[in-house]
Amino acid sequence: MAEIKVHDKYFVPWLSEEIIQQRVKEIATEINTDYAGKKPLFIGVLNGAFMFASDLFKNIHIEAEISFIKLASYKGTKSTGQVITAIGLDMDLTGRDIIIVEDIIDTGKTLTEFLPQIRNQQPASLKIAVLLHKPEAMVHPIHIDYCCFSIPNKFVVGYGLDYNGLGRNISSLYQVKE
Ligand SMILES: O=P(O)(O)OC[C@H]1O[C@H](OP(=O)(O)OP(=O)(O)O)[C@H](O)[C@@H]1O
Ligand code: HPA
Repeated sequence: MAEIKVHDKYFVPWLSEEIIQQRVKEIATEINTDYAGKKPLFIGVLNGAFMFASDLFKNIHIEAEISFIKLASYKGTKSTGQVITAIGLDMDLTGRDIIIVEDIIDTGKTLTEFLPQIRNQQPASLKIAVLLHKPEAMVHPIHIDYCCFSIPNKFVVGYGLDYNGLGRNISSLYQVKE
């Protein structure tokens, strides 16, 4: 696979569609086992998580529900440090088993700001499933329960993740070329 250009930056192939799909299935299998007999509520964080949430949820074979919220803080390749809730939660989480579904935990800022809103509603349990995690970039430490890939601290696009709005529709992942 060749490099691609998104806006002004070049990106090189990083994780293939096959590798991603295989790993998403493994994580779904773990969740199916851990939540057997329960009815978890998955909460996907838009926009970036739409593709991961969809593929993960297709591989969940126990009873489960899904809903979405929309949070945003990135402009270009940098966090603005301000997390905006563009679409909020419209469900009662009291006593529910919640699984937050994120495409990426980078600095940890987004979830650090959002998780108290969930905890306030007193769910029975709260876990986090994430496609990508950048351990070196983590400023606000967050415990991740289900992580598909730990990756280097480089900007990535594809599989739902964007650079200034573009690149989300690529079914594999690309890493910025330096
Ligand atoms: O751990 P952090 O440094 O906070 O970064 C992670 C967040 O950044 C991305 O969202 P973004 O603000 O780009 O919005 P988007 O999902 O609409 O692309 C991603 O979807 C996470 O929500
Ligand atoms: O590496 C990234 N790529 C796209 N969006 C992001 N949001 C946080 N980190 C990233």
